[in-house]
Amino acid sequence: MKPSRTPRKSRTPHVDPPAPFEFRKPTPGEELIRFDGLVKQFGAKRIYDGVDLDVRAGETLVVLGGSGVGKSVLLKCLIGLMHPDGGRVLFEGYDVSRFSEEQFLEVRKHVAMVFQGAALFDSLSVGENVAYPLREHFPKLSAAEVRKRVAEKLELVDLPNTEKLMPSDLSGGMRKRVGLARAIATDAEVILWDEPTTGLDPVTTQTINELIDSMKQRLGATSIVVTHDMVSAFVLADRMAMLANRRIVQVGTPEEMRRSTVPEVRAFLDARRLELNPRGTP
Ligand SMILES: Nc1ncnc2c1ncn2[C@@H]1O[C@H](COP(=O)(O)OP(=O)(O)OP(=O)(O)O)[C@@H](O)[C@H]1O
Repeated sequence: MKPSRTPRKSRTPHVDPPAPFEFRKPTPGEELIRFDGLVKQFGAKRIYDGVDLDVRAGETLVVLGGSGVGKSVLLKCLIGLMHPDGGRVLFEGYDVSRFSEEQFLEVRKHVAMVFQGAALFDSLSVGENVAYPLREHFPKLSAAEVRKRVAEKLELVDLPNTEKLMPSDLSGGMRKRVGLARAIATDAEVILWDEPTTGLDPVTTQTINELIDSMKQRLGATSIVVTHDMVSAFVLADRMAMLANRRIVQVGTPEEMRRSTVPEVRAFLDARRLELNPRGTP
């Protein structure tokens, strides 16, 4: 089935007329992505019961929530690694929940995902790993251009001149950074970060946070970040969304979330207060 395109900002997209997916650079602040009444179930276990959330172009949106509430599944529904059982996922007005695998290939040129584990190909060198999405999505790029872009991205994640190393030569933190370099290789407009700093030391965490922020500042990228790391969450977020009890219970700025009286948000943040304010100062 062909996708339908609807005007941006429309809350009620129509099904006709069908149109091929065509990415148009959005204006910062404009609605770019909308999860609309999303329903998702695994067997008898329902994880979403009408999840509504919008993401604006150029913002960093952090998704909070306890373990297993469905934060990662949300990201996967956007790039077609999973499919909702109900509701819609709108990307630039296109209902991608109706897309075929072939149509998702086009979406993935513009939406990159940094997976929780580094998910590197162990049989490929670092350079080949980072080059992989470039070759996949831009087969016409010359070998010299690919080499240049790979070197540029490895430099960005503080791993210059590591092209020839194999993943087995790398520490966990280095593998993660190669995964990041690979995800940003195509200069995708939207980056999905699934636990980008989990398990990393404080210095590497800061490097990754700076990288996420530089994607926004330098490239105008839109980021959705799923994290348990509350310090990073409050540093990075323009807005935060809390997923609990199968729905989004609040969306707001970090300040609004800090002052939230929504019980699920309060309970979640209070449980992490020590992490946010380890010395207990007011
Ligand atoms: N392929 C799958 N098959 C069955 N159940 C799944 C599958 N993927 C996810 N789930 C279930 O869906 C729920 C949400 O998973 P998800 O990975 O999105 O959680 P999360 O909020 O990202 O959790 P965490 O913070 O622990 O990573 C979990 O209960 C998980 O067990």
